[in-house]
Amino acid sequence: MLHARLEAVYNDIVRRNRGETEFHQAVQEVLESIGPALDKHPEYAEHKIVERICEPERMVTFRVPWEDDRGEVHVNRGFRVEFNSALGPYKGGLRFHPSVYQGIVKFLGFEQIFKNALTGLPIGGGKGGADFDPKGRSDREIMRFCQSFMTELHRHIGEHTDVPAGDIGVGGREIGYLFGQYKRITNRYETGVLTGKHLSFGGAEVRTEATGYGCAYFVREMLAARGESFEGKQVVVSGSGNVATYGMEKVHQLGGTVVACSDSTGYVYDENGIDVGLVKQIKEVERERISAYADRRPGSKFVERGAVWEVPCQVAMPSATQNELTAEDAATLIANGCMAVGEGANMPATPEAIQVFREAGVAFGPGKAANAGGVATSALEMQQNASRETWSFERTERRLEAIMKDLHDRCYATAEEYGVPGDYVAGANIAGFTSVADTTLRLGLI
Ligand SMILES: NC(=O)C1=CN([C@@H]2O[C@H](COP(=O)(O)OP(=O)(O)OC[C@H]3O[C@@H](n4cnc5c(N)ncnc54)[C@H](OP(=O)(O)O)[C@@H]3O)[C@@H](O)[C@H]2O)C=CC1
Ligand SMILES: O=C(O)CCC(=O)C(=O)O
Repeated sequence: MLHARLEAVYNDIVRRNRGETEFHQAVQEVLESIGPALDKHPEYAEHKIVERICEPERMVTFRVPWEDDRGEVHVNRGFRVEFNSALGPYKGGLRFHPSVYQGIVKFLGFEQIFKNALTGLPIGGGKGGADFDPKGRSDREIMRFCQSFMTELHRHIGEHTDVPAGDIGVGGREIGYLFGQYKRITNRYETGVLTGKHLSFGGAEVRTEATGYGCAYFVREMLAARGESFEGKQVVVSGSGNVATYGMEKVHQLGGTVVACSDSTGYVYDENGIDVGLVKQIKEVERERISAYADRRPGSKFVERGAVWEVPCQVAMPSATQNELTAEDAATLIANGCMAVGEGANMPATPEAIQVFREAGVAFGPGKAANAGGVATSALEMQQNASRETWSFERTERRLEAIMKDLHDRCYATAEEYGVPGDYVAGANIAGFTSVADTTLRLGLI
């Protein structure tokens, strides 16, 4: 239910951003939570803070022409949404996936504003990408695409302006090619312009692991708030990319057992616990389908096109993509004994699924809180680049762990303060929103 004042604001956003359904969904989720904050702070309405936060500061859309290995020319569309810089330079990843369009980039950029605010670090919100499908493309084709993409993007980014990183389809390899082209055309060895870099050119320890590790830490805190732990729990993770892989690794270190993970073709079930080393070999090194896991691991099986949520578990960590977990999936998880869900991905549970979890009293950590460890560690990478320091793996991981605990406690305390104890969605939305709103007020009419 939307606060009366916010209903008009939301309807206007839908009217002015036609067809951008994912963006509408992300806005609605935040607006549904922040009514009590508007009641408490009439100055937000007076200064039209919600209207200002929901309108991107700037958006660029651009042509990305590139040539494949046979010499055929292709044209893709690139995007960067610079959504909000109240708290710091725009910060957020780049997604290369055929589904990318303005509505997806805007939903991701919008989420990023509040997520970044929750980290307590000085970063604003942005996001970008292209409707390019990297699947099946050679290394040379990926390089040419990244070079063409950066040939336009470089005009808009900089360590004090806008700092992209990876997301779906953009990992260490792509960040390397993007940084190489940035350096070449600007003649600046400006390491702080991108994060997720290799250690050899300004990268930070733990950034690769950070989103998945952070999500596992967040779930550990939610479980601890209920007197529970990962010890002896069966866990199901969707996806088998960056977030899923390192989420699984940390769950195992914390005493849980991940019994299933997936990719866009189906899921693998392994009752002995997913062998994360094998997943890394198949997905990171060989860039193969997850079905290869079942071919190589005795006792496991591959379920083609199956939904990983049908596997019984006590903890679920959706870590693939938006709207991948429906109300029906939520009901199945609950019937099988699921007590906690941590969103490794951005907006993976539909609004209806979240409602089912809420009604059943499942501990539900929304993506903007549970997966904030990645961008938080990116901010630590920026800090190291600025001071020309390199921190050890242990030191960086300790910082990440402390950030995730603080973030959990802040969402928890905010939910209590606003009369909705245990509601991490409300806690995250209100805490993130009020940080940005208060700073916006201090900065005047911007
Ligand atoms: N990387 C990061 O630091 C952060 C990422 N996130 C979010 O986490 C999620 C995963 O990102 P990341 O791990 O980096 O991406 P990757 O590209 O490394 O992995 C994505 C995984 O999700 C699967 N997937 C992607 N799209 C779909 C789809 N439409 N249907 C089913 N499966 C799909 C992929 O399967 P397949 O290989 O078959 O395509 C793959 O297993 C995204 O929502 C991203 O926005 C959030 C915070 C930070
Ligand atoms: O590290 C970053 O800047 C990007 C992280 C990201 O894209 C996300 O949090 O969704």
